[in-house]
Amino acid sequence: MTQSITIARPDDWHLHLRDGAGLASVLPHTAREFGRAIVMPNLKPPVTNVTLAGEYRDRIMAALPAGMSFQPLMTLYLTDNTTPEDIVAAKNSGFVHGVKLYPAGATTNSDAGCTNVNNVLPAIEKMAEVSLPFLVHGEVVDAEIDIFDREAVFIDRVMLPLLAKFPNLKVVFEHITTKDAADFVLSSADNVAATVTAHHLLMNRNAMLVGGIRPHLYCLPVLKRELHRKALVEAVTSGSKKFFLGTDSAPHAKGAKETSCGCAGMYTAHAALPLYAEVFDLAGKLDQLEAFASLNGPAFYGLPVSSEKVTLVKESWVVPAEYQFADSVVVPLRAGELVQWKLV
Ligand SMILES: NC(=O)N[C@@H](CC(=O)O)C(=O)O
Ligand SMILES: [Zn+2]
Ligand SMILES: [Zn+2]
Repeated sequence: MTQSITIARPDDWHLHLRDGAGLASVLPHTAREFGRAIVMPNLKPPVTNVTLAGEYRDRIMAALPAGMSFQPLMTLYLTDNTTPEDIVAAKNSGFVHGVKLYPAGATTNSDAGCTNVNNVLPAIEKMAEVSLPFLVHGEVVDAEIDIFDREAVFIDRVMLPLLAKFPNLKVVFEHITTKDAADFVLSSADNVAATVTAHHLLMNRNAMLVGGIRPHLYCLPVLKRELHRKALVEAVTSGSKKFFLGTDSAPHAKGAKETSCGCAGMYTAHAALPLYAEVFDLAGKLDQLEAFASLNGPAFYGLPVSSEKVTLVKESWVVPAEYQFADSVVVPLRAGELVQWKLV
């Protein structure tokens, strides 16, 4: 008999939907699986205030195909100029659910990001006061720090001092990739949580670099050693409520990846839940998938768990070589290869 699992409809707590025709291309993949998603604000120009967030939300809803249900949870992009008033307006909007830190220069479309969190302490203090989660791309950008160490160094240089200043600040350490970050989150108070991608649970850096360089497996934070991947799998399957699903699905046109200086980001929305099911299945912990995918995130964000259900079956399928992405194509994770689970 085919193995299957039914869980409450999950949410994606870290997603890049882009804008315009690209948004229309990728949104159905997410809305098919997830009831809600935290939509990242790193557009060009970035979503820096509640007016822009409201307009972006309207464009997302307009791009949603008839008959699909999906709720975008909007975020603000923190800059050196974000004010406490911006934070209050975001909280009062009811549709902004977090504020995102992109250390300037750390990742795709982070140029407008924060050059030093100490420049925006009044805004961060206000987030703690009104209980608006601070969503953090946790990597330092200093040229002298090795790219494989940037997340671990961020904990000491930014996370710890910030939490010492604001012990009640709700922090989501986004897309964690190291044992250091998993241990840090586990040892922190309940107001500190983390998202984990499917790709960092499934692959280590060999996947990207052995036998040829694979630009579609390049993302930030970059894939790490096997010991880190194992620590992440242990963390998400441990029963801790501090870890929840965040795909970081980040589409880029094929040509922007297959070039001499390729963009960071993997596209995983086409098979997100099945990829996570593979991880939990391989670990012998399918019984923990629902907490990670559908329960822990809503609990942290103070939102209700979905009353809908989704079912996955263990039935392999071949991922297409590419999907339409605006006037180009995006190469999805596992292009031309098998995924072991399937959404019914
Ligand atoms: N993860 C990535 O490699 N890229 C993301 C940005 C981000 O989440 O850092 C993107 O927007 O392309
Ligand atoms: Zn990031
Ligand atoms: Zn991201």
